[in-house]
Amino acid sequence: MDFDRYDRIRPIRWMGDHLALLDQRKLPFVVEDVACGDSDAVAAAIRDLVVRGAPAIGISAAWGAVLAGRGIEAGDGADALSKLAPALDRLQAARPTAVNLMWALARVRRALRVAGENWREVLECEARAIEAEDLAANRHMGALGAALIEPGSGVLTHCNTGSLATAGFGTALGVIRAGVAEGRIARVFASETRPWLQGARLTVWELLQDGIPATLVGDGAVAHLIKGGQVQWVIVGADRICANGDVANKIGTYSHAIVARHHGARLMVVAPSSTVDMATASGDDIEIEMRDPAELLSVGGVRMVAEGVQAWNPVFDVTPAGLVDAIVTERGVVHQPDANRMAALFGAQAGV
Ligand SMILES: CSC[C@@H](O)[C@@H](O)C(=O)COP(=O)(O)O
Repeated sequence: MDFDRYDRIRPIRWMGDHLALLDQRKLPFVVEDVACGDSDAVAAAIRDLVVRGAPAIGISAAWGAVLAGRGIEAGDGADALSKLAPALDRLQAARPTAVNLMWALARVRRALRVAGENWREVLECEARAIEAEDLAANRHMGALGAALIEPGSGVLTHCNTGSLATAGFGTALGVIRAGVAEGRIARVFASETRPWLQGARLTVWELLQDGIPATLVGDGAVAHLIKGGQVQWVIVGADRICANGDVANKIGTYSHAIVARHHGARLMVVAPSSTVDMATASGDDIEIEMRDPAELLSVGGVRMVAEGVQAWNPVFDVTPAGLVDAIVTERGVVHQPDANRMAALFGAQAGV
């Protein structure tokens, strides 16, 4: 796998005194960083979608904790943890659905609890490790997921799960990159992902950077596309995978999953184990983020809808495990997931 060709974008860069985040609100036409100098700036960047995608927000929060540590004096890790608690809580509250955020901050807290005087280095090592492990997981999942795809297949992905959403390479988009590189994938479709257009603005841009031909489809065109037989696999990421295999992901994933099952296409969910939350029994227990109705009422900042209407804007949905054909993680693949098969791979993994 030629990672120099297929893994060039880095949305999160630690600069020693601040965190540089590629501003995903402005892509694809403006490629510009937001410089975060303290942990509240990182929390705001997560909330406002400067950085987004489950693994990327977890990694950013870990670096946010490092920045918070710059602002305090503490004798050891436990002392630092008590002083950092409010800042860590604010980072954690930035978005509710992606468990990677809670998972990364739980790791930070655990590391601090046992750290001595060198707690600042411990904190930085932890952030670096969370980022490096994510990149390694993505590259491994790329190979595992691509192996499931028969040569000549068409694939459809939703939202953005690429380098922009992770430490690099991507989850579902990593599988697509690997599948294209191995000659297994003949056609790539990306659904636009209303209202924030992660598919249209971000996924298409990433694929173009790699020279991978892609076709954009409207979210409402997906049933018609799949019915026509051009898609063998729908490949998506996840924000949280429950103990029973239910998957929370970008709004619209559930309807893609129903359509795929109805027409005989298969659904692959690709996510690192940091997205698996064995402490949450089923999708009914997941908090689904509701965002500002203004995101639905406007396109590119231009109001499209008459004044006076209400809008309902949940930004994630839950796909029941029964509609999922494979969950690909760096630990291995769970086929036809259910509670027993999830437990066999993840045991009672603490989640958060
Ligand atoms: C590897 S990213 C996986 C998911 O986080 C992704 O599919 C998604 O739903 C992102 O939502 P977003 O609201 O853009 O953060």
